Amino acid sequence: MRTSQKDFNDAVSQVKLLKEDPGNEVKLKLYALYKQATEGPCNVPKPGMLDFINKTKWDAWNALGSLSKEAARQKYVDLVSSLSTSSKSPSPETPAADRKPPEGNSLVVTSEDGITTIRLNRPTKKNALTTQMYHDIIAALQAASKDESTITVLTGSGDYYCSGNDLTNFTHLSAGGLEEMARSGEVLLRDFVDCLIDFPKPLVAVVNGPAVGISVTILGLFDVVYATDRATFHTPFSHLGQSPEGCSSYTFPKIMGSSKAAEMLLFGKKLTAQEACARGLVTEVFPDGTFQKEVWARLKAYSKLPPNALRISKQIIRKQEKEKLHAVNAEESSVLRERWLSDECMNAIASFLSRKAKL
Ligand SMILES: CCCCC/C=C/CC(=O)SCCNC(=O)CCNC(=O)[C@H](O)C(C)(C)COP(=O)(O)OP(=O)(O)OC[C@H]1O[C@@H](n2cnc3c(N)ncnc32)[C@H](O)[C@@H]1OP(=O)(O)O
Repeated sequence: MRTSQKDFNDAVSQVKLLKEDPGNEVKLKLYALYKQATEGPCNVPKPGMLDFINKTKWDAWNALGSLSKEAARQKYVDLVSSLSTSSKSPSPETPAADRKPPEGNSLVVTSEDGITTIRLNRPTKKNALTTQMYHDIIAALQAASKDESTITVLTGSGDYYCSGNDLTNFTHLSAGGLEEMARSGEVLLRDFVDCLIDFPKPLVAVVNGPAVGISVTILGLFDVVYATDRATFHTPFSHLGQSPEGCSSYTFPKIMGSSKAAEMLLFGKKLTAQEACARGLVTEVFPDGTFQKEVWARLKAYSKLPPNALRISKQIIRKQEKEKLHAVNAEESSVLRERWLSDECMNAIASFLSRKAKL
């Protein structure tokens, strides 16, 4: 049966009334079919590589090739009809376990029992680090270095510890364009890592789930790393056309030996918590069921130790390395700035974003 113009127009109106967001992939299909149905095959110029969202839309439309307007209309109507059916009988109430946890402040800082805790709090984004969060963590570390607490902890909310740099940071271009974004990224990265290098009190990572990218590399700058046995450690820099940061080009070979470090930093080998512990990146692994209880009990006991003794001991341990670490950080940040401007990096980020382009 042929699809009439009216069926098509009705389907277009129906999309606007859908009760549930059909997700980016479906919206991309709808967009492409709509364009094909109304304008025919894509013959407009391809948007620039940095115009991620429009490029994704263009790719989807262009992929329909020479599909006729009539066939595109039919496919559009069929797709909308399948969506309307699946959203017609929603369950009266979403079970609590399926509801997304509310997202408030992306960083939550608390101080209790001699411990200042900096908690990454974007669970629905796997605690990916936005530009603002780097600034906020710097501010939180600076405050913690001067507060009454003995120990400072970094941890995450939800099932992830942290999924690394938020890849959408790359889409927030200012008037200075990509060059300016890379320049300010270099400065922010260097300041962020410098702050960890100089942090004067015991710094503990409570790794409550998988860790990716920069959240892994900076672990070499922590004094102690406790991980749940659910955690994994992944540095997919080559896959992203990027290069190591967080002083990992220096700390990882030192911690685990050069070939094991290369396996992680060059080839992006993902480690289990046990493997990371065997390589010396993690101090101790705990069963997930008792992780929080055991770790916090341990930290509370440590926080009763004399704070000045801890500071002075940390200073002696870190002193030998500080200059070297700052130099490594400056070089890694500068190399990364170049990487961010490379086609390899841009393509990798465009590919991540194309799976989530908002229409
Ligand atoms: C000052 C600048 C300093 C820069 C320093 C540079 C650092 C380098 C790095 O950190 S490199 C590492 C970058 N991170 C990644 O490549 C991870 C990308 N994310 C993933 O691969 C996956 O999301 C996952 C494996 C972490 C989790 O997969 P899963 O299937 O379990 O969950 P979703 O993919 O559905 O994720 C849920 C939503 O969270 C969004 N998200 C997750 N990670 C990131 C991220 N790093 N950046 C941006 N967004 C992220 C994901 O897109 C989902 O969002 P949606 O619900 O809106 O679709």
